[in-house]
Amino acid sequence: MIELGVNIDHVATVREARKGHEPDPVWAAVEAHLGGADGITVHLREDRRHIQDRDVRRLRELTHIKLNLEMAATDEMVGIACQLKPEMAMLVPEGRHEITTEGGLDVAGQEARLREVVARLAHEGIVTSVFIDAELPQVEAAARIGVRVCEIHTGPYAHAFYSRGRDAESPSVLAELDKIRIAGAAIRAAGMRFNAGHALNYFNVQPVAALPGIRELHIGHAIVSRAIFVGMRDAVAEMKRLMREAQCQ
Ligand SMILES: CC(=O)[C@@H](O)[C@H](O)COP(=O)(O)O
Ligand SMILES: NCC(=O)COP(=O)(O)O
Repeated sequence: MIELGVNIDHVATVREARKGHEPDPVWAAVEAHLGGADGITVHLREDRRHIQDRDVRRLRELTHIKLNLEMAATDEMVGIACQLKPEMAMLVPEGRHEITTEGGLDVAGQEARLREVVARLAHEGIVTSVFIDAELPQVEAAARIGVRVCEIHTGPYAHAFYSRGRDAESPSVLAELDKIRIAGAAIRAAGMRFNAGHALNYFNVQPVAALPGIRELHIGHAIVSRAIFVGMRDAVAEMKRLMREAQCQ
């Protein structure tokens, strides 16, 4: 059954608006867990624009749910991950001026460096994932550096979905979905786990959740946005319902 990793970065975005103490990401993680989340994702960015070091420490100490730490492949972040020991660490690209993650990690262009990072994390028992575009050379490079999980960047699919008036049947949306499907088949053929995420929401999630062999979706901004109106528990439960429904179709 497909799993849902809830990214709670933007709970911390609200808190950082006042540099205060609420809303508390730990509370959000517990509520997400009670709503049916299978894991929690946080992106500890180099610029600490939302999630803070104390957040990841408190999440590890105070919650009992699978933790996926998104991080740049820097010595600083590897050191934090090796101390924190999340169940999974996902290597993502970071740009200081980006509003959110803009593209996948260029694994093919930095294999030697990333192979070393993956080995250091694996030595600590941490499963490593890479956030990549739906491109076969990136999948092949991920397999070569020894990662166990690939998360396919669903941003282009989500963008096409909205630019074509939320029409899941439009040729450009179907073309993006097919790229994800093909990348997913290559990921599974290489013996890696096929995950996906970025800009998925209640309107565009089901075609991705229905893809053959998809294991986990990482969704954050849309769930936190819905939680403002209905609460985190119900926002997560609704997303899980949509994902399960898609897999049964
Ligand atoms: C990799 C990905 O798509 C997100 O998890 C990413 O962390 C979004 O970055 P922000 O949470 O800073 O928007
Ligand atoms: N890796 C994707 C993720 O964790 C959530 O991304 P988004 O749903 O906040 O765009």
